Order: sequence, then C-alpha cells, then structure tokens
Amino acid sequence: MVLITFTWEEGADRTLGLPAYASDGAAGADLRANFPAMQRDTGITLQPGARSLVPTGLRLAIPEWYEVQLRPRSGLALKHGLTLPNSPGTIDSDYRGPLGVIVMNAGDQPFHIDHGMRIAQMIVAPVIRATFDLVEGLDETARGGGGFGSTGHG
Ligand SMILES: O=c1ccn([C@H]2C[C@H](O)[C@@H](COP(=O)(O)OP(=O)(O)OP(=O)(O)O)O2)c(=O)[nH]1
Repeated sequence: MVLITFTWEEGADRTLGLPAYASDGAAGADLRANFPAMQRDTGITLQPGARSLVPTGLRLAIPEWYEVQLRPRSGLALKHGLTLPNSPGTIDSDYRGPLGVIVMNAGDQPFHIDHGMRIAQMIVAPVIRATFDLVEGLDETARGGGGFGSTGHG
C-alpha cells in the first residue's frame, strides 16, 4: 500500500471528501470537481470542443518513485465525450501545487459539470527512471529500422 497525503486548498469544499475507490477492486480513485464558492451553484458548462482546468480543491504529496496518473471515466467518455486531452495527466511526486483536471468536451452537445461531480479518476503507479547515454552505434536487431506498419496490417 502506498500512502498519498492530501491537504485542502484554501476555501475548498471539504465536505466532498478525499478521492475514493468506488469498489474493492477499483484501480482508480474518483476525483470530484471542487469549484470555488462563487461557482458552486452554477458549476461550468463545456461547449463542444472546449477545455477547462477543473479544480479538485486538493494538493497532494506522492512518495518518491511513484506518480499519479489522471484518466477519464469511461461512462462520461462514452455518454458525453468527456475526455482528458492530456490523458494520462502526470502528477509528479515533487509537485505541491493545486491538483487540477484538464477536461475537454469531445462530444457534440454542451456538457455541464456540477460542483462535486466525479469527473476523472486517479491511478497511483510506480516510476522507473533511466539514465541516458550517448553512443556511436546501437546494438543490432532483426527488426532494425522497420516500424509504422512494416509487419503488415493483417
Ligand atoms: O492534468 C494535470 C497535469 C499536471 N498537473 C500538475 C501536476 C504536475 O506535476 C504538474 C506539471 O505537469 P506536467 O509536467 O505535465 O506539465 P508541463 O506542461 O510539463 O509543466 P512543467 O513545466 O511545470 O512541468 O502539473 C495537474 O495538476 N493536472
């Protein structure tokens, strides 16, 4: 188990609670839109093709060697075309700013986001970092430079 610690943003609606796993086996914990007081009654409406940075009201600290990925919720994606254009959004372990969700309406109808709506899910994942080395030649393989459909499409 990995411990992620959270703190509330000034003025956030704390009654919405922390992100939560909706079932015992869920990989992602749902994140809620947490709008500032002046927007709470209205929420926001996303026109088709529009994007918005939706606040969660949270900041978080992720242990070193882990990341958080933000991903769309499939129901909202299928029914309304609500997607995350940067999916998976990357939350770095050393980031201490506000956790925001970049949403985009890829549907053909306006989409309304209410205060408290579960708009995305967060996945905790391990991070592997590499060292980079510049060499004169790469080791050879049977594939060589073949790619982008070189093995056919059947
Ligand atoms: O959907 C997202 C994506 C990123 N972030 C925060 C956490 C992340 O650690 C930071 C930077 O994200 P990223 O590295 O993807 O953005 P960048 O455009 O490369 O900005 P920077 O130059 O600040 O790294 O922004 C979010 O809150 N939500």
